[in-house]
Amino acid sequence: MLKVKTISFSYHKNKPVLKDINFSLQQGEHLCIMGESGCGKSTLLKIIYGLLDLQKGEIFWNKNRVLGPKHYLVPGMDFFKYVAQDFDLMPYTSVSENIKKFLSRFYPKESEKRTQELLDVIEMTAFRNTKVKNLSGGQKQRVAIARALAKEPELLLLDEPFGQIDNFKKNSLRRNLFSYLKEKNIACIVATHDKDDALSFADKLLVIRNKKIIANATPKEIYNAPKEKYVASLFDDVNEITINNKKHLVYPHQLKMVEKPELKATVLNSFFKGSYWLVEAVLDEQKVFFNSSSDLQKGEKINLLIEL
Ligand SMILES: Nc1ncnc2c1ncn2[C@@H]1O[C@H](COP(=O)(O)OP(=O)(O)OP(=O)(O)O)[C@@H](O)[C@H]1O
Repeated sequence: MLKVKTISFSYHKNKPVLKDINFSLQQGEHLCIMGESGCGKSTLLKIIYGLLDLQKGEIFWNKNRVLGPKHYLVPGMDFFKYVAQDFDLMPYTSVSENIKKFLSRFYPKESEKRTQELLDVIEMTAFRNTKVKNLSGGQKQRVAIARALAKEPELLLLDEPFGQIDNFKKNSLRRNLFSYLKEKNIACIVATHDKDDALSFADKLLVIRNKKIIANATPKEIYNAPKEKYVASLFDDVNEITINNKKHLVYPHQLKMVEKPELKATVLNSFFKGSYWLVEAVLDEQKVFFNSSSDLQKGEKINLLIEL
């Protein structure tokens, strides 16, 4: 179990990046960390891995205390693996050699089997003999993930793991990777901007704002009852609508177009989204977004209803 106990960190004196962060994670659990760019997600991953020295607080993995570079010649805890945004691969060797680097040379058969298993997870079997320098950014990212899994860690730390991977590959890769981690009971912490990493695959979600954790619950709980616009905005184009002096946080799909006169609005713009249109409208001088099954024209008068 990971226990992060009231940790605070700053790169420069008097400029804290994280303050009094507390949370825990069970073996095999999957946690996502979300928050705006620069809120400290990568810093938190580096601290947990042991790449930075804490100013305050403690971190434990079971009974082992996680300590930073002041305490170790080679920083980074043995039972964790960390995949940074810059991958750190060996460019002049092949994909399979990069994965094998962390497997024992004394067990070539097992090493080969494990390499093949991981090539399947990242869907890169066809590239096993390709030199890493000839891969795209997204392919390198996938190799970095496989390499981190070569020697099964107890906790895997991933920083924007699918940031450079196209949508088509991203979905199947997510399914492969996260079911593989569950199967092997490997805990995982993912720093991400992508709501799909959290909504479909995380057991828990942490949201960071202004150096603090402002939400810590299941993704479903946070999505369904966001405490503030900042949190809801991580998932969608959220509307903050004031009606009779009361503020409502409403996702576009919760605002329905109806026949009977409800909330009167005028269409400003309509954006094609594939299976629906995202319509921008003005309602009582407030800009709102809602989903529509048909295209609407600028200036069209409509009635909206909030359906929470
Ligand atoms: N090595 C460093 N030295 C000094 N300041 C740093 C360093 N690394 C990050 N920072 C600062 O610390 C803050 C948190 O950065 P961090 O990279 O952890 O944010 P993030 O949430 O991961 O951002 P992003 O989503 O853009 O990757 C930022 O203000 C950043 O400028």
